[in-house]
Amino acid sequence: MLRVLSLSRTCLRSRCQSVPNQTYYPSSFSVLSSPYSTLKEQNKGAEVEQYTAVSLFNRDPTDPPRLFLVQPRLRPASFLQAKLNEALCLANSLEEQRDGYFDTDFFEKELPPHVVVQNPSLKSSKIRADTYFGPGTVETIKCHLNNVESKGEVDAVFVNTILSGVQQRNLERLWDKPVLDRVGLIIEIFNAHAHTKEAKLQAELAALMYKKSRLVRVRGPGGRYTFGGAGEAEVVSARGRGSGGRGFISGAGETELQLQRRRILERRSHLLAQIEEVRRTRAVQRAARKRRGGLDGQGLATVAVVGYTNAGKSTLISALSDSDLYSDARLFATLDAKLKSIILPSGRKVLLSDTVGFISDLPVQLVEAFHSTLEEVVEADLLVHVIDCTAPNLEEHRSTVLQVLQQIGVSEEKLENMIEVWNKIDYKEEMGADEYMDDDEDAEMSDFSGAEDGKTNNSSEEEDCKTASELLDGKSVDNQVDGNVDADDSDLYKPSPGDRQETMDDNQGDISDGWLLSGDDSADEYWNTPNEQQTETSSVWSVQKDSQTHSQHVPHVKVSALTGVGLQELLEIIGDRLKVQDDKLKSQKAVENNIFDRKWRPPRKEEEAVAVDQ
Ligand SMILES: Nc1nc2c(ncn2[C@@H]2O[C@H](COP(=O)(O)OP(=O)(O)OP(=O)(O)O)[C@@H](O)[C@H]2O)c(=O)[nH]1
Ligand SMILES: [Mg+2]
Repeated sequence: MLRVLSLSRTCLRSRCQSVPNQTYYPSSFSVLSSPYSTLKEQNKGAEVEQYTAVSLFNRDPTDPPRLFLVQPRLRPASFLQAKLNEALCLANSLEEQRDGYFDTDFFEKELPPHVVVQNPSLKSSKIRADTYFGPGTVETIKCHLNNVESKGEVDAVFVNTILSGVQQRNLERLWDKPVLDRVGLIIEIFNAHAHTKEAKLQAELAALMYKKSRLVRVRGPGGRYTFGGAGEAEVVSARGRGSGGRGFISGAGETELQLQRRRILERRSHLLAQIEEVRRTRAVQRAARKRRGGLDGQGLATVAVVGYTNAGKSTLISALSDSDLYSDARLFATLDAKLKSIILPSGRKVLLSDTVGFISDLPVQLVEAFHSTLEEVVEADLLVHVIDCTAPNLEEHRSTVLQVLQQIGVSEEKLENMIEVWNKIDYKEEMGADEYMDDDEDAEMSDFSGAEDGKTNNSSEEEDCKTASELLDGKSVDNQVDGNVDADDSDLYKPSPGDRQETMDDNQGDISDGWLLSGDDSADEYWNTPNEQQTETSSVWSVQKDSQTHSQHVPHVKVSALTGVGLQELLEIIGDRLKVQDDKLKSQKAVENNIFDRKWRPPRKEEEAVAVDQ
């Protein structure tokens, strides 16, 4: 049984409103600022360090890669639609600027070819440790892939879920294409969009840690152990284990896995040292800002604007501060913290801080890589949470942001005091909410949800492919042939109970220097474990269910960053909140002064007499 899930461009546009007038391209960026550049940059006469290539697959940085998107099915259909739109936006966001400009207008770009398939994580026992999807689904995807390939080249396959290293490797072998999972693609986008030194350092660190977690030793076609992205044969370097660099004399040598692991760890230490320097500079700058007084003698407060990626944070700050921050419909347009000053209606001067946006289903380690940028958020006096009210999965966006804020260490008090702003109300008024969801489609998907994996489909694989090829142009195909095809997967690594994957983090004197929240070993579990994903999916699903019934949260203010509606009200709320906070601080200080500054004095004569009488 084949079904077509239509994906309207209007629907996609609703998620990523583009307004060319608002787009600002800084003229100082050049191709040389690409993280893939091998040339040295000159900065104020001093030579700055070149950044090594961190692309996770071999791609041409000057040409946006063509990705084939595989979207695991989710329920209800409106949620699937929202996730599919996001995935398409992600796939189209992977592009580097040339001479400070993106070559293509985001909405002029063709939608990437995509296919919606059975999601094994919806059925607890169905996730395959070797290929994530069942053999039938893998074959069907291959079939669609071949079909698209015959029309024009596909550079890589993007599977919109979190895959383990083994799953990724096996799928790459079966599809004969590089495979990117959700985390991998987001890291690629970070690297493609990073311009400043800080952003580049953090993006490279994220890529490095991701690569480290992907270095999995698996059994190759000839029964030999292979490893690494290309699956090279195992080699031994001259450096002996624990030999202190004395080569063959005292050690058994270093396997390729250990060698790569050591190189990654060395590079990581180097990056961390540089990031630490950036953090220190930021801390000094923050302290200086705090000392500098505002117009009325109060400290210069910082208000951090946070939110899901593409919510309109940069556009809002630009509108409030009458400036031109870079904004774009591509996801993760902003990767650095930027400050803009504004004058509140009370006459008080405050700083607004723009920062990297958040996204759902991301491992905490990726957020951690951006810690130096996110410190601005943790240290801010007040938070403004911008929510794109046109997003059909608004509640998921909201809870994702809250989760990340908690993860990076924002205090409960600040979270309670946070101002919630619903942005893009102009769009909502213009289009109406039901444009985003197709009720018929929803019902159709619900009907389908009862289907058992591999039991519903009697059509042959060839038929599926033929029909799919007719439907694939700008549409996606949902198929359920899982289990019908006996794919030849005999050469795949099959984990057995006693056969543990050897990863880069296998404990061989690992160095944990606090980059990860809970040690390196847990990073792999977090990034790789299918069960983890399942829990995540179900929690997202329960959030989604909540949002289906009604939205429980009422915003403090509704605005349109584009038309300016609600901005004055927002400024007043910011002023009020800061004043309440200042008053609270003042009274706290007064109490403290009262306690600590009271000098000891000897009791008066009368008091002594009373005490003696008693
Ligand atoms: N219709 C409408 N579109 C908006 C509004 N605010 C922002 N946009 C559009 O939404 C898209 C994303 O805006 P940005 O300001 O880059 O969003 P962001 O939250 O900074 O995104 P990242 O930096 O990628 O996390 C742009 O195409 C904006 O033009 C609004 O109030 N109404
Ligand atoms: Mg931005």
